[in-house]
Amino acid sequence: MEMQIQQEEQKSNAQDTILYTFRLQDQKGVKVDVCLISSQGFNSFVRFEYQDGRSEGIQWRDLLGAVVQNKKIDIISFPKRVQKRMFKKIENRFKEVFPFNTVNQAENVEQVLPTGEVKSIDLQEVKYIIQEFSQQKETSLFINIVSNNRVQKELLIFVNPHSGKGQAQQVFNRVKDLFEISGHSYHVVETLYRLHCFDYLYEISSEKLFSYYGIVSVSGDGTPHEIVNALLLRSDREQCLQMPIGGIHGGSGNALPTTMCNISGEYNTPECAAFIIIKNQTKKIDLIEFERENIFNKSTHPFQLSKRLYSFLSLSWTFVSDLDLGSESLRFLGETRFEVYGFWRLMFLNKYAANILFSNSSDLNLPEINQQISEQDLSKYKIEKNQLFTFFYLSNLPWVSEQYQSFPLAVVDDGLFDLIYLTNEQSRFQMIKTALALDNGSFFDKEKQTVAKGYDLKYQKVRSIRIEPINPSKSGLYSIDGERYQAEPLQGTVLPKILSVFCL
Ligand SMILES: Nc1ncnc2c1ncn2[C@@H]1O[C@H](COP(=O)(O)OP(=O)(O)OP(=O)(O)O)[C@@H](O)[C@H]1O
Repeated sequence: MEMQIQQEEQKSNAQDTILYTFRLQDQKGVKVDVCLISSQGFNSFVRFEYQDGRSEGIQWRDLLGAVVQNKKIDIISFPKRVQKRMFKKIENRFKEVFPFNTVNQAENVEQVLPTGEVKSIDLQEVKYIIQEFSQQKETSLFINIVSNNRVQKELLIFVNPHSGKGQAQQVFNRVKDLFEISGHSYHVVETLYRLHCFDYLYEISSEKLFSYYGIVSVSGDGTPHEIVNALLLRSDREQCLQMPIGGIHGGSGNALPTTMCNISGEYNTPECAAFIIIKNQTKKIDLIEFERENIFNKSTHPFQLSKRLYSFLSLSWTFVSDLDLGSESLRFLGETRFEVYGFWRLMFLNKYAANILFSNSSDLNLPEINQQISEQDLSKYKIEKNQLFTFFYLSNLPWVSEQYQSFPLAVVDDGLFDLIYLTNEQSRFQMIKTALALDNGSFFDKEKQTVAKGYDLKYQKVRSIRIEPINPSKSGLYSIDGERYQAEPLQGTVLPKILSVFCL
């Protein structure tokens, strides 16, 4: 009996609430009620109820927006589809258009109120409400926005023509109408030189910056690296950290959009990355704050003068940074450059001597980089003293590039970065085996959350780390978020859940 009551209760909770109903006419002249519906669990959708008895619907998640032209309104959904073209299978989101006219070619649309009364409403208003509806997950929020404050959502979008194979502008052209359909306006800045994106965001007034709703980069990972650093080095950084950032695949690595697509359960495409941004849902992820001992003192640039440096993605050194940065001249090959150059690098392996210490404890705080760590604290760190490193990789994101899920155990908001490394103590065979498993991180046992059997890889979750190359001038380069930095004494502490990113 109790069970039956519970079931009844669940049933009534699951009832749909019709929020808005507009009366339109389809292409054949059949009247249709377009109902914006919220069901339990904020799972909204649009239902088309035709007067000839048919009905169909669009899930909230798939609803893109609406376009109005000459008393006609197209309601557009953007569902996931798998298309077969020749021998290729294409997995992406594709637009589906539901075209409607106003009833009797009227200027306005009929809104059917819950009481059954009919109210006249402007077509542009209908478009606006559908666009808002496509973005608001919570019904209460949706109702507020429709009735009260209308904030124009303008995005600041950086397009880096230098990224990857130089295709970022073409990629942006592929997705820009998605922003328009969903009611987002945008201001595009094409980056003209190295660090242009940093300069733009570092110098812009607070008033102008916060007039934007979020910041997007159509690029690789170097441009979001500049975005993050510019925002965190500004005096108004606390407010900056409220601004979500998003990436769309325009470079060769694209770890940021790849990770966000995967976490959001989307296909890994520029269309899906843009779709995530359009949906206006956000998540806070970790960053690492590095402190450098030496700054690039010949420069007057604020970024190169800063002792603080922020990373959302990774720091690689030894084999991995050699691979990432040494293969720059093969950029025209796209992502294949890593495979081609990797084989060559494995044959001529660099080994760099360093002292490294790290900890996953949140109770330990590193002193300034040029200061000694107290004896008492030192004993609490894991230390690798005077070791020859052949492989060293620290990452926050599971996907370090589009094809490489090298850190399947990394969690973007656990307050920890994942560190893997090998020293001279491990055999060259182990080194090759590890390098060959970088694409899918199969050196990890995902179930046991440890290093897989047969691998001699060192793995630690890290909250703070100090790296001291013994001979910095002969220690190659660090690749931080894919950007080159001289390998020099450096220490970092994770800032948990601090960066807002677009994510479903
Ligand atoms: N017009 C430009 N000319 C030269 N360099 C530029 C220009 N615009 C931006 N840059 C620089 O391009 C560098 C690389 O950018 P980005 O990381 O976005 O692309 P990528 O290196 O191809 O991608 P990935 O990091 O994913 O491999 C950044 O350091 C940025 O400062």
